[in-house]
Amino acid sequence: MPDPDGTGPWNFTAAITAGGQSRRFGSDKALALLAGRALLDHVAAALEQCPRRLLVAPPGRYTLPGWTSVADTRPGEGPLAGLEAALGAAPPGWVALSGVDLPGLTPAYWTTLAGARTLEALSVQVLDPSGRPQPLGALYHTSLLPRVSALLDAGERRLRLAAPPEWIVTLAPPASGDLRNINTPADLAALQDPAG
Ligand SMILES: Nc1nc2c(ncn2[C@@H]2O[C@H](COP(=O)(O)OP(=O)(O)OP(=O)(O)O)[C@@H](O)[C@H]2O)c(=O)[nH]1
Ligand SMILES: [Mg+2]
Repeated sequence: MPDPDGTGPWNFTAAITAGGQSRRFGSDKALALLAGRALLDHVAAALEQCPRRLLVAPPGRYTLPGWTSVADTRPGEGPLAGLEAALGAAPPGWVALSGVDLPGLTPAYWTTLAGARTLEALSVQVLDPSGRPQPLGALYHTSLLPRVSALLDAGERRLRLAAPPEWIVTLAPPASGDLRNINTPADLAALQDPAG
């Protein structure tokens, strides 16, 4: 199969937004261990095949070889601000936005989302069990940057407003990924429990 740009299905930029304070977790959850590996490493491994990889975090907080460090445009203002920094640092096109706390995402999860992109779409998001689109573990187009900046300027902080609903492609949870996110030590324990 010809592959002119050499990236196959991975023709999007990876971004991990990692500037949070882990208040509910009680210590830096990016560095918490699951199966002997930091959550941040699980998240990064699923996106390692992206040609460009961005880590939006306070300078020097983490070391992730092969990932470009990007400083927050508005430190401490939340994941919507992390998305603004990522969209601003990425080349024009699509960005896969993950949190540090989604260790169940896999390469196949991301290629499934990439395969659901349309020419008109501005975001691709997976529906949770209650039918709500999940804005982390989602794809965003860089053309959303002016909208995201305007929202932030207006005081908005909800990541789920980053894309206009009519331009979000939604899909059922792919079997290839577990979207459970870790906010507390109990959430992590539930993932470690083989029955969980
Ligand atoms: N770049 C950046 N990322 C952020 C910021 N705030 C939160 N995040 C990240 O967004 C993702 C989801 O956020 P949360 O689950 O609320 O994580 P958190 O804010 O560290 O945790 P809590 O303090 O318990 O809310 C995580 O990967 C966080 O690191 C921020 O101000 N800047
Ligand atoms: Mg938070």
